[in-house]
Amino acid sequence: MGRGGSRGGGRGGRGGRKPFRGGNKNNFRGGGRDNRTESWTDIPRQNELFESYYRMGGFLEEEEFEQMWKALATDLPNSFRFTGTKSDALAVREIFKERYIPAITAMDFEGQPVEPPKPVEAFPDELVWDMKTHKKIVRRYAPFADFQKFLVAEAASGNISRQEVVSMIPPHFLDVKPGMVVLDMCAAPGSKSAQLAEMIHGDEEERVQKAANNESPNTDDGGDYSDDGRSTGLLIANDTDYKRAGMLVHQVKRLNFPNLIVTQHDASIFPSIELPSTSGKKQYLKFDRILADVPCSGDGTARKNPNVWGKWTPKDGLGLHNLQLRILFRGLQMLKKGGRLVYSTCSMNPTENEAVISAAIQACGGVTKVQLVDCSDHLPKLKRKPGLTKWKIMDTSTVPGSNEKTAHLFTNWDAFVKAKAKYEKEEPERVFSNKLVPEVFPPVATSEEERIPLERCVRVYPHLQDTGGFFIAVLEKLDDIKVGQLRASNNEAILREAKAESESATPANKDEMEIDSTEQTEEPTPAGNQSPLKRKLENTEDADAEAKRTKTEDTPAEPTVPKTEDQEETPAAATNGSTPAPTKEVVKPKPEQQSQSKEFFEYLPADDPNINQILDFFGISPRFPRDRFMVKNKEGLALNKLYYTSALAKTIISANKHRGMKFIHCGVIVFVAHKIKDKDLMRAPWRLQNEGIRILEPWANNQRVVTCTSKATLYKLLIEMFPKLPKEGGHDIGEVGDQLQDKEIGCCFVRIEKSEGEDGFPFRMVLPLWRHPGSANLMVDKDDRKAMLLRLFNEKDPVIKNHVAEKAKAVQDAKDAEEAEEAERELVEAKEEEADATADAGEDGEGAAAPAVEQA
Ligand SMILES: C[S@@+](CC[C@H](N)C(=O)[O-])C[C@H]1O[C@@H](n2cnc3c(N)ncnc32)[C@H](O)[C@@H]1O
Repeated sequence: MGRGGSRGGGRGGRGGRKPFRGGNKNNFRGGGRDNRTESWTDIPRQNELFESYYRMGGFLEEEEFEQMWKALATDLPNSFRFTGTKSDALAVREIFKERYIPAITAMDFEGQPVEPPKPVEAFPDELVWDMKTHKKIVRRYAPFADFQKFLVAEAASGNISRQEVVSMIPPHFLDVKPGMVVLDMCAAPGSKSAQLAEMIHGDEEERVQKAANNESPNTDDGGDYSDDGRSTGLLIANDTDYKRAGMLVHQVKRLNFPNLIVTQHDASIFPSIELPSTSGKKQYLKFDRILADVPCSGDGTARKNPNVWGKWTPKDGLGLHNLQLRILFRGLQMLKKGGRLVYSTCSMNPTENEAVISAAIQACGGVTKVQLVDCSDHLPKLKRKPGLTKWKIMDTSTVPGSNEKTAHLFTNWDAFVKAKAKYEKEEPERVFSNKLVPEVFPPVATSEEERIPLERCVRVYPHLQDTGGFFIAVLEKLDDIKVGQLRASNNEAILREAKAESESATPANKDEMEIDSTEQTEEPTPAGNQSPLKRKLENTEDADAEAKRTKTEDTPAEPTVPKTEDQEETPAAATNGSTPAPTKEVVKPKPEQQSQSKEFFEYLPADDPNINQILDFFGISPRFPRDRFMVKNKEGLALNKLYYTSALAKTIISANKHRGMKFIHCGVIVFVAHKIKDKDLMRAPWRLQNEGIRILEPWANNQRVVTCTSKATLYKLLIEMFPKLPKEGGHDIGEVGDQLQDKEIGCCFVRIEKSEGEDGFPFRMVLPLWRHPGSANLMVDKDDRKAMLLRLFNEKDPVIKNHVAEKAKAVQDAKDAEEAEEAERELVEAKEEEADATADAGEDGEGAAAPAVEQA
């Protein structure tokens, strides 16, 4: 039955609809470009359709809804996370606490004391912090300058990740152990990938250190350390978007993690990864853990994303449901039996959340195949709400030519079908969005055993702990999933909708919109919300909201990718009638769907003479694997850079690079060819690289290692680029200089152990240094030097001396001065010639002087 008086029992034309009042004219800006020039703080944080859906959809009790809505309209706190190995992260956190918290606490802003950053209670070890002061103020207000400099330097060094609090939750729920094989299906820009990589890495350096010293790694964290303490795990981080995949590579490169591969594929048809097999039967990689942080409408990001307020429509969520379902289903296919998948969105819309979870579980064969995990014991201090078991769906309809758009709320598919049938009789010209499919409604279980416990999903609302809105569900695969075919309706709906949208584009500026609650429900709508709403709108061009983090149509066609194993093993006809199938709607390739430029990943043989010469020069133990070095040129030659990857990364790259897989990044640079004049003096003209130095260092004997034990020495090495180090005679670089006296020309490891006290080092460091015939140089670039000087010595604007560059500049300046003098001389001569020529011309009547002056 129609609810309350909304549509009324009998309706004629548009009778029964009441005005949608009190709207802000800037709402429903429609699609197209966001050309606003107001600052974010000036943008009205109102959108009545958005508000009506969340108010009337029955998601929160009225009082709590008000709190949530109020929080959603305020600025998001500024949050960040200390990253890396736990001991390094804790050390940087301590520096931050000692140096910046007191300074910020003493500050005023516009006459008010500034609230200092506080640890976010939901996360362990005080590694996650937030502060109320908006990041724009921190960036621009002078008293924050030191703190801002610290944040920027540490973020660039990878010790801090400036990440939204809610976005840090999914990796925690995934429960990753160091040896696990993990897939991040939609990974760009990569903040969660970084967390996952940290988890796979675990405390690898300490374990390797022990293994190299022939001690047992002695850990009970459940990891597999059969590879001399190294993590045998792997992270594959994937994103389909060309530009965002580029950002992802940039982000993950800083992790210097050899157990990581970046791919660029549509996650809903992610290719199966072949493994070498001795049995003759094809074997494919299955994942222990998968993160599906899918593209979504992003309405939970309204606190930081102004577009949500301007452009929210119910179509955003409805249009993404199918893509989200297909990505999740593909993820579940690729999961190991007993493996865990976390599905997450930054949307609060059940269409994109509970509806996707229930449709995927049903598509897999129900709760005996895939179960929703109760994760109340994960991040127990995280304030959360249970997943929804009932919800309403909003859809819109239009009458072509009338500039009118009506919004409707339905509680189930039947209500929608009936309402539509009624409209077809009474107002046949009315067109519905065609995005609605049965799967977006709450599932109806025929028995308690079949019921999907959607309340186990996790909803984080903005008011609970002052964050954005977020949704997380943890799924465990209990049994193998048979492959079938998606109900075609989902995909046809998208196609039909795309067509309908292009055919019935509404003219801008004159539109009407109504909300009509057509439903079959026992719950009455709260009295205050029963009126159907209608309003005149400005600028209602109905295009995609920019707030969408992706569009349905963005699904790229990938004709060249290898088939999924299931496609290979199972004929398409073998169907259980429920498997999501790919949409075929994409015709036009867009720039963002292009591939990253082709990278070559060629491994050098274990007996490569270059590798053996280099490792011997650096005194690397024969226990260090020699068959995992890679080069990135087609010919597979050790020309310029040598990369190291984990064993599993090598296996996967080698077995799949010719199968059409788009690998766009793998490997950590460990050695770079050193092209300088004193090459003849060296046995190994290769230098260690900051990125990969910690992979090698535990395995190095003392041949090329020097230890730095005093802060004064490190300071000298950082502040000066080529401190003098004559073979005989004095130097100014303490114990490091003394040890270097005996070392032959070339690169060395500088080892700095963690130590207590005033002159101690807060964490362990290993840095590359080049020993020249008359000087030494830490091979750390200027920005990293500055970051280290700030972190360790609180030097805010250090001037880094470089006497070699100064000398070169002096030589160049002298040369320039000489050239300038020469030019001056020529000019004078030319002028004299000109004067002579003019004088001559005066005598014989010819003007021949001008060119001579020009030449000068
Ligand atoms: C919510 S964002 C991911 C954020 C990321 N997990 C992080 O923490 O930094 C969703 C991502 O999905 C990507 N995407 C959209 N459609 C996709 C598809 N079919 N396959 C894989 N990635 C897709 C988008 O490019 C976008 O980067």
